[in-house]
Amino acid sequence: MDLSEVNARGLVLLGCGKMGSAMLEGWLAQGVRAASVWVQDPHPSAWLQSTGVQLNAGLPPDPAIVLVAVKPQMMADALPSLAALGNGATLFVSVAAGTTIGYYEQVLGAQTPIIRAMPNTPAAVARGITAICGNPVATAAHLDLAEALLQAVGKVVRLEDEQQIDAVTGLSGSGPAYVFHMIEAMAKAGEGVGLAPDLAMELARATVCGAGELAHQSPESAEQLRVNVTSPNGTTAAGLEVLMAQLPDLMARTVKAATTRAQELGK
Ligand SMILES: NC(=O)C1=CN([C@@H]2O[C@H](COP(=O)(O)OP(=O)(O)OC[C@H]3O[C@@H](n4cnc5c(N)ncnc54)[C@H](O)[C@@H]3O)[C@@H](O)[C@H]2O)C=CC1
Ligand SMILES: O=C(O)[C@@H]1CCC=N1
Repeated sequence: MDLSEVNARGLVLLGCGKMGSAMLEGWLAQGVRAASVWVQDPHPSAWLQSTGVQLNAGLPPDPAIVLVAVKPQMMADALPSLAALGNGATLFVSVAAGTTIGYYEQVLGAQTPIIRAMPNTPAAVARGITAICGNPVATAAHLDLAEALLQAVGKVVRLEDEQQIDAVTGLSGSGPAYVFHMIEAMAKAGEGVGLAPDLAMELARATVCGAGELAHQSPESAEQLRVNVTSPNGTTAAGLEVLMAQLPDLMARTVKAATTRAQELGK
C-alpha cells in the first residue's frame, strides 16, 4: 500500500466522531503522519487533541484527499466550507450513509473526483471492510489511492453500482452493532441460566471474538465451522434448533430496515 501521496500532499478529515476517529486511529498506526492530517471538527475529542494532527487549522492548498465523515444531517452545513477544494486536483471520499455522489457533484462541481465509501468501525483495529465506488471523473488512480488509504484499516471491495451501497450500509456498515448486540443478548441469556453477570459477559464476549477470529483465519465456510461445533443430538443442535427457526428472518428484517433507512437518507 502506498500512502506517500497522502503524507506528501495531506489528508483533510471533515468530521472526526466515531467513524472518523476509528479510521484516523488506524491510519496513524499504519504510517500516516499526524503532521499530514488536517481535521475540521467543532467538537474535537480529548483523544483527537492528543494525536498531534492539525486541528481546525488553515487547510493545505492541494491535499491528496478530503475524507468527509460528518453525519448526513450535518452535510449541508459542513461541506460548502470545502467547496474551493473541488477543483479537480483533490479526491473527495465520503463515508456518509445515504449522501449520494450526485449531491457532492452539486456542491463541489462535476469536475471533482468523488468516491463514495462505506466502512465500519473495526477499522480502528485494522479489521474494517469498506465498499467503494466512484463518479465518472474518478480515475483508476483515484480508486487506487482511496483503496490504499482504506486498506490501511482493513479490506476494500469495489462496487460497480452506487445503488448497492445502501445494502452494504445495512449489512457491513451497521453490522458491527448487530454483533455487539449479540454479545449483550448472549450474556443476558447466560445470566438467565444461572451465571453471574460479569462471568456471563466475559464468556459471551470471548466466544464472539474467538468465533470471529476462527472465521477470519480458517479456510472453512461459516456453515462448516457451525457444523464442526454441532455434535449429533448434542447441546449445540438443541440450541440451534431454536436459533435457526428465528434468526434468518430476524436478520433479514434487520438488514432490510437499515438498508431502507440508508435509502431514505439519500432522498
Ligand atoms: N459510526 C459508524 O459505525 C459509521 C458511520 N458512518 C458514517 O460516518 C459519518 C459520521 O458518523 P459518526 O462518526 O458515527 O458520527 P459522529 O456524530 O460520531 O461524528 C460526526 C462528527 O462530525 C462533527 N461535526 C459536526 N458538524 C461539523 C461541521 N460543520 N464540520 C466538521 N465536523 C462537524 C461532530 O463534532 C462529530 O465529531 C456519518 O455520515 C455516518 O453515516 C459510516 C459507516 C459506519
Ligand atoms: O447508523 C448509521 O447511520 C451509520 C451508518 C452505518 C453505521 N452507522
